[in-house]
Amino acid sequence: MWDSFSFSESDHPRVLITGGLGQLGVGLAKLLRKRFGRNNVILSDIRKPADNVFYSGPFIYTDILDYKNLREIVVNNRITWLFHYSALLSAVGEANVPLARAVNITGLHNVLDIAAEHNLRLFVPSTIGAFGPTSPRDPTPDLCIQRPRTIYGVSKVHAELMGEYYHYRYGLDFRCLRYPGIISADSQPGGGTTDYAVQIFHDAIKTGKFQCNLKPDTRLPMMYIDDCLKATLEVMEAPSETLSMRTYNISAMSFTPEELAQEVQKHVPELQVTYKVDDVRQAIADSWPMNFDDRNARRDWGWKHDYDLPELVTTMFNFLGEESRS
Ligand SMILES: NC(=O)C1=CN([C@@H]2O[C@H](COP(=O)(O)OP(=O)(O)OC[C@H]3O[C@@H](n4cnc5c(N)ncnc54)[C@H](O)[C@@H]3O)[C@@H](O)[C@H]2O)C=CC1
Ligand SMILES: CC(=O)[C@H](N)C(=O)O
Repeated sequence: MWDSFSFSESDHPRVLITGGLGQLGVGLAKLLRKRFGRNNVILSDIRKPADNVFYSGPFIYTDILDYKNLREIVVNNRITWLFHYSALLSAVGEANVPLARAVNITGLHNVLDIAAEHNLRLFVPSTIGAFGPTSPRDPTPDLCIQRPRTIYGVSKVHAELMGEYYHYRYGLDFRCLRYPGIISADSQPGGGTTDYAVQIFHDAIKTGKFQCNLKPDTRLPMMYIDDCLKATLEVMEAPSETLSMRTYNISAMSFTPEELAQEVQKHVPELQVTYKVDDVRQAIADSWPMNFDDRNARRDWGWKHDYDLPELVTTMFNFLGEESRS
């Protein structure tokens, strides 16, 4: 099918993205296709893609819980790099623990075994949610106590440890970044604790009213999607010998709902913000890092963010404003 790539494209990695139809996967595919060629990057998920996604490059059905199906896709498409994005996020994970355990833990086992068997370079994202109430929260370093209290966090600590174990035991080229809450304009978050920081922009434009499900002073690390995807590509391209670790924190900014609302009100002064706390999300947020220490990423492979809070808010309104005018 999409094996008819051009000669120059054959020098590039052959990429598979699992769980690619969520908040982050489509943007990642776009970035990787620009770099490695359209046909060298296969987006996959268990959901049906929108027309614009389907026609923008190769898409294939892949259920990470189906080991044989996943292995067949890796073999038939001669995959060399795998970005494993499938997951249930923190809030939806608490609402369906058995499914989160299956997707986030059993699914990861399938991915690890196939990656090790076929000598893939494997990226698995972790999260600020891999820390818990007994971790130092301000700031949170790469190496410290990790006792998360969500199935999401537990599964991500498991992924970090299993990936590192496969690296040291079997030589798997495993790379992992702990993402903050990611903010994007053209894709919706999939059921996390940081989702409010995306919703506020849509509500500010549509209704001028926003009801926040976290307390006004809840401080969490956040990042604009372009920085997140840039870091992901950079760590995958970094020479192996520059990586003193296999799991890194990355950071860009940290803010509270109140601080975000104030910045948003510079663009939409009439925005009214009210607070109706969701107890599950609040308890999760209260156990997560407030500030993230990413000095090791900056030192080892030159990580540097481009977007701070004012830049993020301006970029979001530029994008959403253009969209609502078109
Ligand atoms: N968006 C964020 O703020 C952050 C995301 N991350 C991580 O980045 C990765 C991508 O996140 P998002 O795109 O936001 O997630 P998302 O929840 O928006 O998308 C996850 C995708 O996984 C797919 N999926 C579920 N079960 C599957 C299965 N059995 N087989 C294949 N695919 C399946 C879903 O259909 C969905 O499209 C996740 O691993 C997440 O933990 C980490 C920290 C922050
Ligand atoms: C920070 C994350 O991992 C995610 N956005 C969530 O809130 O669950």
